[in-house]
Amino acid sequence: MTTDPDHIWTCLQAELRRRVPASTYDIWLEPLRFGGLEGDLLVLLAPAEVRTWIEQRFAAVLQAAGRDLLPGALRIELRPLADGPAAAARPRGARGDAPTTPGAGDAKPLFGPETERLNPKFTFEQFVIGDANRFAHAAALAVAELPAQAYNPLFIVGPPGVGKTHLLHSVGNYVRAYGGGMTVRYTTVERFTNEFLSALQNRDVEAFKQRYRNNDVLLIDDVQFLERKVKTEEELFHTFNALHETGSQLVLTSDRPPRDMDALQERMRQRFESGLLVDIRAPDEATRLTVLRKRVHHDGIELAEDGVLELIADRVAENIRGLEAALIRVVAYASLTDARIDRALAEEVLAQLYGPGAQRRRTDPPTLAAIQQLVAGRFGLSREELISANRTARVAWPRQLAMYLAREHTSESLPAIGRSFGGRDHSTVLHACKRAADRLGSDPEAYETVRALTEQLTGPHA
Ligand SMILES: Nc1ncnc2c1ncn2[C@@H]1O[C@H](COP(=O)(O)OP(=O)(O)OP(=O)(O)O)[C@@H](O)[C@H]1O
Repeated sequence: MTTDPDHIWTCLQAELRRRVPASTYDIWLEPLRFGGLEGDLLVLLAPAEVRTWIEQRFAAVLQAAGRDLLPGALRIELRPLADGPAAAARPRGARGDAPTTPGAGDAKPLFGPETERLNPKFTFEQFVIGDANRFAHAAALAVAELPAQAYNPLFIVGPPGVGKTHLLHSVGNYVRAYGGGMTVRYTTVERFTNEFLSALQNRDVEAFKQRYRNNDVLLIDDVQFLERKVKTEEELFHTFNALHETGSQLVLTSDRPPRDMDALQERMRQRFESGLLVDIRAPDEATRLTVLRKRVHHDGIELAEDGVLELIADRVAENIRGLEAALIRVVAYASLTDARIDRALAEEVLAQLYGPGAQRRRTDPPTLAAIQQLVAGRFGLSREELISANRTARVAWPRQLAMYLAREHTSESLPAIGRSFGGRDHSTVLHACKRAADRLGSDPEAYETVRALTEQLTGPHA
């Protein structure tokens, strides 16, 4: 049994992902952090404000997943995360950012040879088509209808949470339903790696090869994690060739095109590029709204007709996973507080979730008031104090910083900025901006503060 805590935690995360819907995982379980292993007790840290909620809803699934990994041995306890929710924040969609590699000394690998299942909810019917994904959808459907005859391999590229996995599963589900007995296997590079290493340890490589090479359609998710996994890449290369020779279809997804995967061997890159590469971009507003409407209809959610969905679609623009997560949170909040789902409630939840302006579309510049509010809050001041005549360092530095951010992130003129800062003139603003810029060049802490504030103002960078 492995005793490497990191390994246990990574495996538990993978197991949890398997057991709950992706959106549930992202919202409730992803913020969990590893808190240590105390004998057979695995301590997980949960943001304080949702710890009880997670305990009530997910204790059983956590324990069951733990028991599956280490039968009879692992107990799990949730403790509050000391630093609050901010510490648990992560770039959205960083799914699989810690690919598992069983430690060489493990006597027993945690993963068996079971391949990940297809999610029955990820079908072409459920996929909302828009300008950002139309081509990818058409290519995936063509491949599903005539495997190995349209585009082979089909390589789907896009940022996190925009529907790559959904399309990949759609191909699989379609072939299983209408493919006249054609065989499909779905895996992620993470799991392919785990299974391969496990096969090596158990001297079971032949069975592993059979499993992957005897398929009409092989679907591989998250190919970006192949980089620097030399043995896995070698094995995948041979799998690829074997499948190609026998006329099987390959569909792959990645968050970047092969040409940007620097650590990939040239021969692998060429294989990936030998078919069709299609990309999915961030969804446009109409698509976002349709996704929300479809979800609301599907789940029978009742809400006010006051533009609440339009508001969510407007605010959460990065990807569809974030959009669904926002909707689920609004719904969860409404049911917890017994409130009606309307625009005002959504405003409140989104502000709590992401902070003022955090999910604002990047094309909308923040307002001067939003910048003042954000900076004041960051330094424990009120907005009135920030724009007051107070010249002490406690207030003067945040004020300079706020003016600097106002200049950087809005198109307001210097006099307009000065006016909004308690009626100061344009030369004061100019002077403040220069002081702030100078300090950023020499003070790493100040630089970090500006970086974090900027991210909040312009949205997280995917
Ligand atoms: N066009 C779409 N129509 C309906 N639902 C969508 C669409 N695109 C994405 N989704 C939904 O958004 C969620 C995230 O999508 P998915 O997991 O496929 O993203 P991804 O691009 O594979 O992300 P990652 O790179 O993080 O794996 C899923 O619940 C999926 O069903």
